[in-house]
Amino acid sequence: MKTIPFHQLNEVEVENVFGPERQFVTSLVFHSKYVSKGSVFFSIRGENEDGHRFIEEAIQNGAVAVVGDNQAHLQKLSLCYPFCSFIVVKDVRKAMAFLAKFYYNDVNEKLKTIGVTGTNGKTTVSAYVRSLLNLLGMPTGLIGTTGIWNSREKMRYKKSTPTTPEAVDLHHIFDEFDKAGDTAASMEVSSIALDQKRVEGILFDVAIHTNFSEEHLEYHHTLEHYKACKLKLFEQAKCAVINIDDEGMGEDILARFEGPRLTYSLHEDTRADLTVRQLSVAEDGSRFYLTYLGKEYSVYAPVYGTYNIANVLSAIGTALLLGYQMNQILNALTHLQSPEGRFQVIQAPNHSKVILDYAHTPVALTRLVEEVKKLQYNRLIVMIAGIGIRDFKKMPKMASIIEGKADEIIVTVDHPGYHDPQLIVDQVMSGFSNPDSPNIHTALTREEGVRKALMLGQPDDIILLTSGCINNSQIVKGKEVPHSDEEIIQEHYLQSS
Ligand SMILES: CC(=O)N[C@H]1[C@@H](OP(=O)(O)OP(=O)(O)OC[C@H]2O[C@@H](n3ccc(=O)[nH]c3=O)[C@H](O)[C@@H]2O)O[C@H](CO)[C@@H](O)[C@@H]1O[C@H](C)C(=O)N[C@@H](C)C(=O)N[C@H](CCC(=O)O)C(=O)O
Ligand SMILES: Nc1ncnc2c1ncn2[C@@H]1O[C@H](COP(=O)(O)OP(=O)(O)OP(=O)(O)O)[C@@H](O)[C@H]1O
Repeated sequence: MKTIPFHQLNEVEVENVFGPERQFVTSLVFHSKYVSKGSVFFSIRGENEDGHRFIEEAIQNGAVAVVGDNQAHLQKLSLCYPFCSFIVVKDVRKAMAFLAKFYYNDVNEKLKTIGVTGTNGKTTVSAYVRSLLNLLGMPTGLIGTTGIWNSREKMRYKKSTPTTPEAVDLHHIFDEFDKAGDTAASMEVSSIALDQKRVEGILFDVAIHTNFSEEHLEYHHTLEHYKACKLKLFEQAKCAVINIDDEGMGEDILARFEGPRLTYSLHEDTRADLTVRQLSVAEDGSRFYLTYLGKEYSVYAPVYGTYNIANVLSAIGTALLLGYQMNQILNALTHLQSPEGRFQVIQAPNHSKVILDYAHTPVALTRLVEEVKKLQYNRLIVMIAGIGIRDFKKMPKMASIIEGKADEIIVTVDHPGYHDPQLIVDQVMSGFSNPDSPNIHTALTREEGVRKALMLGQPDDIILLTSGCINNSQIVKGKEVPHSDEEIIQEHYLQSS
């Protein structure tokens, strides 16, 4: 609860206020249905709706202030609702970010903030950073695809938020972290969030770049726009950790970022600050020699997969930039915790092994399969999925990547949204050179796909279930339908035992 003097907030860039110049406010809300007594309602123009259409509903629900960009409309409404403040701004999303920051007393500045961007690895890196900083004694929360976690546990925040929450939620979460005694926040910063100014006004202590490849064209339309959005993160960061092996964006950041920075590379003969020699990746963890400032260190990390070593390097770089010593960091690293659903191994009672991995881009799937093929197994069974709420063009690519690399392939659907699941499966299938192969199976729901994959599994097989769930649910016709691969797996083996 706080009094907001709208005109006095420079960064909100107020153009006009109709009605009271200040209000006693109880919450900040961008959906009319969630407005309660004392809320500020932000009317955002979205993909499907114009938030200005819902102002009167918001006022009926108790809004005391409305922020919008349609001056004529707000002025007209102010005549009907003189007790309500109507704030005209140029950019509603930007205003929302700065009002949220003000409302929560700039709590983000009390925390060390670490923002992770990149096409693949955001969830993994942000979870590694949280785990590593916690082990080093800096209580750190996490915000991302796997939910909201304070330094101790998963929090019951809203039922679901996007990977990078809207600004009003984000600052609320920072406030919750602060109240829980946390002093740092590690978070995924998606390109869409940067475009929609969800993190505007935050100066990150460290910004991390993992890699850049084609993704989210359903939103950005061009790769240039996707990259330009990601680059914005480095305009609002004190320090940066940069993957110079990444040809997609590494050089672009290096050319622009002038603050303290650390670069990393998985190769030894590079100009990176952190380089790797003699990497040996095994199921019980990875070992390698790490060079930093002319010194070589022997490293063990309990993670699997070459790409995860790149992710570990970015967490090490972050801890160094936050002032920790290499020896402290490497000690802590031996207890590093990985996020759920990223190379999550489940040993099945019939001696097959189920691996859950969120790989859902062509690059992630390629790297993942390369790593899985290094393991010992009898047959490899892989389930891939077309994602209805993402770019349809990448679906055939997922098929061509997996063709010839697995003994059995199941093609299914994730988050069909408003699309016909058969259409999605057909899109994926069009990428196979031999779609009629008896080893390629289809399933019109993820649940059916998981069951088919498990049925095919025999002792010593690996069953690799890729792509996956957001918030343990599937998005079907605009609704979240509960779904858990793990529950289906447990049920399957209970029934078959
Ligand atoms: C595609 C996209 O950008 N969607 C965002 C957008 O929704 P929208 O354009 O569909 O909104 P809309 O339905 O047109 O409504 C416009 C406005 O009217 C309001 N409204 C609507 C109906 C109503 O009855 N009352 C009301 O007030 C809505 O709250 C909204 O503010 O505006 C909403 C409100 O600001 C966002 O929450 C929503 O993000 C949704 C949750 C989302 O899933 N976005 C995805 C694309 C996303 O951000 N993904 C990234 C990617 C992560 C990754 O890399 O994996 C992420 O950070 O999660
Ligand atoms: N550094 C990396 N390079 C390439 N692939 C990676 C890397 N890190 C993880 N992956 C692969 O990408 C998958 C998704 O990883 P992660 O969830 O960490 O990425 P993300 O960027 O958060 O994706 P999303 O935002 O869509 O959740 C992993 O399960 C793994 O297969």
